[in-house]
Amino acid sequence: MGNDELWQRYQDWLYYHEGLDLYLDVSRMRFDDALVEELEPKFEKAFRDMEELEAGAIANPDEDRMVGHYWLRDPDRAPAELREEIVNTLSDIEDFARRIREGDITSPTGDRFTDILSIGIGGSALGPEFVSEALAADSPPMEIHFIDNTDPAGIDRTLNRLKAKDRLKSTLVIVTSKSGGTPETRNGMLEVHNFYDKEGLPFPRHAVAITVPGSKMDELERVEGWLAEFPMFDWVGGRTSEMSAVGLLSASLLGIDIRSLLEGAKEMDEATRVPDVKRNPAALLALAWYYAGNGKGEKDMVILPYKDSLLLFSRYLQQLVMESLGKEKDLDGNIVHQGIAVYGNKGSTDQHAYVQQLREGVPNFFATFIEVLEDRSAEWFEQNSYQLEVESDATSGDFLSGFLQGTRQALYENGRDSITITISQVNPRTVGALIALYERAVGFYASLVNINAYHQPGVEAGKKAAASVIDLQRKILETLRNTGQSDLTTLAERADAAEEIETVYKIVRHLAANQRVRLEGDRANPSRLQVSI
Ligand SMILES: O=P(O)(O)OC[C@H]1O[C@](O)(CO)[C@@H](O)[C@@H]1O
Repeated sequence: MGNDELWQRYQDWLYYHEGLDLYLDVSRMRFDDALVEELEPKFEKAFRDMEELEAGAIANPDEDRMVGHYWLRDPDRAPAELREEIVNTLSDIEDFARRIREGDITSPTGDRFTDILSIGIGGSALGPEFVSEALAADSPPMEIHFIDNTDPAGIDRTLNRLKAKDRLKSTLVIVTSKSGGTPETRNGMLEVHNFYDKEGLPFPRHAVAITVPGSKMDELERVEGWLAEFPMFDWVGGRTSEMSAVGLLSASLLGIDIRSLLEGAKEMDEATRVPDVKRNPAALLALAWYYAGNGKGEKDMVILPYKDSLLLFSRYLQQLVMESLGKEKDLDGNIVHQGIAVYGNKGSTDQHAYVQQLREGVPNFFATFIEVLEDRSAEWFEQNSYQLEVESDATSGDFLSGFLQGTRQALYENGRDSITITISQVNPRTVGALIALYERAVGFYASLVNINAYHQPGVEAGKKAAASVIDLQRKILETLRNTGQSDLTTLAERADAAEEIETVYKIVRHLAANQRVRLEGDRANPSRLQVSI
């Protein structure tokens, strides 16, 4: 296609939202009118599905749940019985955050809380991590740290860094788990609790819980008398919970304007209710994704924000897209192995990592550029008038923009598709809008390919498998205590795990590395190893 045709295609398919000052350009996705026509009936169903979802239908049939993340930013759309709790939770969050920031609520030593330690995983971490990286000021009212894994060394490093700065006594610990039982989060909470106990600091007076009422963590919070608790709702999925207490509490504590975040999301929601593909940005994204992967995820989604502060958007989208769309069965029970793989970090940095392969290598992807027009913050321009020219008539921001345009063009010329989303600046409204845009696009795409976007059965399988390894480990240790030293094969037999001898070997090797058992013999011949406690 020549430049004139491309310019015409750009204009024909350009979506512009005036209120949000947001552009969506799908012109470099080479779908044709025939596909748009073919998908028309599927989109009509997708629009109907979405309307029913927002009206309170059981849109997550596998878990018999409603899907209500859109209600978080527009409570009037929620079923009447839910509205009050949504509104009250938001004002409770704002009130608590204000009292913490103003020193009305202090730590047990009377110190103002200076730091937030957020313990959570998946949707209970990725949203807060993305939003704090994107929106926290250069010198925010509080510093935030994350424990989002059950890695003892990672937990120790975070705690030791806080201790080294004498900040433990002024740290607010937010433990977030919708289910209240996720092992990684439970482990992180117990490790931090233990560390505080050893430091002689009363953990409960530092701790805040965000969980579904009645969960194990809710029970613990009540028994131990934690500082506060905020509810999670069962009709909000983890990967769509940024606009609930999961994301709003830490954002508010960081001084981020959460009302703008919600407003941006609400404004995008209104835009993505329009039942017309060409006038609906989320439908345009779903169309582009369907075209790129032939409705089967045949191409990966590479997320390339040309803005440092949006670095974690791709990690956030990995869960939102892949945990929603990566499903073995469709809604009719057919085996479909659906999904779209997501990766990326930021431009232009990634041009010095993997863009070489994008430009010339295996064409198994489509790129999504995120362009931010303003090179620096509004505050910067209030204090500065002159930007450094790194070359005549060129600033570093011009180079960033040039790299985006150049990479988009270089990819297109070599037959690689891309989408470009353009916003004026990274602020709570535009971040809220981006989150809402992708939440809706995932929902539309799921309808197009007839899957449930709102459950995660595969993760349960992993959780069960992990639990069985831990159970086997207990049997191994009990066996060793009762029978003393034994070779690996005999140990496996005595632990009724002869069929899982490799797992037994992996367990004892890990235990030995952590001084829990002794392993003697030739490591290259594991079956003859002698194991003892
Ligand atoms: O908030 P919870 O219940 O601890 O779950 C954490 C994460 O684990 C999952 O349930 C499975 O990955 C996610 O959907 C969720 O965000």
